[in-house]
Amino acid sequence: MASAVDIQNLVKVFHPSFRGTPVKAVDDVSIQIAAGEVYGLIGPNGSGKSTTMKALLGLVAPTSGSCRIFDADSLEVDSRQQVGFLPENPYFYKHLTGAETLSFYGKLCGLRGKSLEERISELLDLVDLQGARDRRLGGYSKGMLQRIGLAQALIQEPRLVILDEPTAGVDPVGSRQIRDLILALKERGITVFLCSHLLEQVQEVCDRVGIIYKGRMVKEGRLDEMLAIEEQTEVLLRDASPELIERIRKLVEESGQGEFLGSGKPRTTLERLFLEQTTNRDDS
Ligand SMILES: Nc1ncnc2c1ncn2[C@@H]1O[C@H](COP(=O)(O)OP(=O)(O)OP(=O)(O)O)[C@@H](O)[C@H]1O
Repeated sequence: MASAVDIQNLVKVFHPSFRGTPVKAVDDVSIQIAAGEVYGLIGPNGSGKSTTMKALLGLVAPTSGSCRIFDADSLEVDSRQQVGFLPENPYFYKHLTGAETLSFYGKLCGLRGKSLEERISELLDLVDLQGARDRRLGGYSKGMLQRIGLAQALIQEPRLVILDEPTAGVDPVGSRQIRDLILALKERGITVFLCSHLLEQVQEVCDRVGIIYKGRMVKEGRLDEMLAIEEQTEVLLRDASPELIERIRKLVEESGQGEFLGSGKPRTTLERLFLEQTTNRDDS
């Protein structure tokens, strides 16, 4: 079966209009994403993430190399039929309501009548904005705007969704909703290609990750393999007394195999702590 994404040796050089040095934004990057995978591209500002995504979408022409989506060249218009895109800073018409916005994009994709109405309703349910369907986007929060953006990207039932910083400027609760949505897309078999600065979120949703630095892919692989510390093994205990831990330490010592490296309380993350303290609290 064809890869959902096949980027081969992509190079993109931007030439300034007047005198000035050309910028090599992407330097020999190759990425393959299988259908149904969630792939995260991470890297510092200006490392070439957006340019790679734009080349894949056919929005910028490669200087060399090629980009294919489900075996169609990105420079061919047809390749975009299977793709939904949420740009880094999506622009919305503020005077339209949530439902009108989706109707507008649905019509651009050729949807009409009852099937359009059903699709809008299904998407508003999916992104949890049914209650705000008749409110103008001018009054939406940043998190709601990103979710309507995601719904817009899904309007024509794409097989591949490309998300450029989907949680930029969104608070942890909103980010978690978007994370859950990405997982819901994965469950439906939709391929997701995203880039983000929020490493913990990337870690939570992605099957594979690529790290890009100054336009070059410096590391790529399956997340579980990349993060495993091969020579260490973790044992988790509940309510272990100091005596029990001491006995385990001695046992390891006497066995003559391996080494007891230490014990301590696992840490939660600041994000989880924040969510525990701010979600579903009874403030009365
Ligand atoms: N249209 C353009 N013309 C000239 N230079 C550009 C253009 N687009 C991007 N660049 C340059 O290419 C490099 C990579 O930019 P890109 O936006 O792809 O990085 P990024 O990793 O997405 O960054 P960020 O995390 O800040 O969004 C940067 O040096 C940027 O200034």
